[in-house]
Amino acid sequence: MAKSITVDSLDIYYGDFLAVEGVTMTIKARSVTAFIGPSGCGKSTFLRSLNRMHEVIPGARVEGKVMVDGQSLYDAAVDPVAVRRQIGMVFQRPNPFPTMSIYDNVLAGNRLNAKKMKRAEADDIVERSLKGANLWNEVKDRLNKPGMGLSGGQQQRLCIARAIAVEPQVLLMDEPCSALDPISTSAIEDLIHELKTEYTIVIVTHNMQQAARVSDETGFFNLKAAGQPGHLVEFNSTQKMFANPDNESTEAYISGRFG
Ligand SMILES: Nc1ncnc2c1ncn2[C@@H]1O[C@H](COP(=O)(O)OP(=O)(O)OP(=O)(O)O)[C@@H](O)[C@H]1O
Repeated sequence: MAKSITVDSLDIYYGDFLAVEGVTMTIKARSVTAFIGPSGCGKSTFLRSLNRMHEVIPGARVEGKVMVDGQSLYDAAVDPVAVRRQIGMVFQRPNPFPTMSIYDNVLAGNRLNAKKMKRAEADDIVERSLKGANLWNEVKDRLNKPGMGLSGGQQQRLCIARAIAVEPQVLLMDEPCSALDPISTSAIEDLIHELKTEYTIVIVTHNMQQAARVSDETGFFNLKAAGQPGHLVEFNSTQKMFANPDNESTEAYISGRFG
C-alpha cells in the first residue's frame, strides 16, 4: 500500500512568484520524512505539491516531476481528486466537521467517494480507523456524539482516523501537533511511529526535537535571501542531519543559530 515519491527538479509557483525552486528528493515508502526550515521557506507549499493541493489556489502551478511509485502525479490523464484520496493530508489545526458525529466524521471521505455502504461495512471502517488512530478506546461508547466535543488532541486523532479511513498510500501532515499540548503531541508522535509500518508519512514541523524523534529522514529547506525562492539545502538520514550534517547552514539552523 505505501508508496515512494520521487521528486525531480520541482519548481513551485504562485502566479509569477517562484516560491520553491529545484527540489529533488526521494521519499521512501513506509518511513517518516520530516521537513524543517525557517518560516516562509516553502515547506508547506512543497508538501501541498505532493498531493496536488497546491493547484487548488488560483494561478498556482508546478514545473518538474513528481513520481509516485513510478507514475507521474501531474500527468494530464491523472485525476487530482483520485490523487488526494491516495495521498491524504492532516492539517495544523484539527478540523473535524462541526455538525457531524464522531462516527460520521470518520466516514466523511468514504461517503464522498463511494457508492452506498452497508451499515456493517461502515461500522468496520469506523472501528478499524479509530483503532488505527489510537482513539477507539476513548470514543467507542460515544460514537454518535459530536466530533467537536473531543479535546484538541482527540480531534486531531479523529482527523487522522478520517484520513486513514479511505486507505491512502501516503499521509502528509502539516505541523499536526502545533495546536496541541505536550501529552497530545506525544500521543500523535507515538501514532506516527505506528502508522509508518503501513503508510509513507511526510511531516512538516517547526519542532526540531519532534523531527529528531519521529522521522527517518529529514529535509532542511531555506531561503538564500529574503524574497528569493525556498530551496532544499540538505536531505539526509535524520540521525546524520542532527549529529553531523553535511551543510553548514543545516548545522546553524539545527543548533538554533538562526530561524
Ligand atoms: N496562497 C499563496 N499565495 C501566494 N503566495 C503564497 C501563498 N502561500 C504561501 N505563499 C508564499 O510562498 C512562500 C512559502 O510559503 P510556505 O507557507 O510554503 O512556507 P513555510 O516554510 O511552510 O512557512 P511556515 O513555516 O511559516 O509555515 C512564502 O513566501 C509565502 O508568502
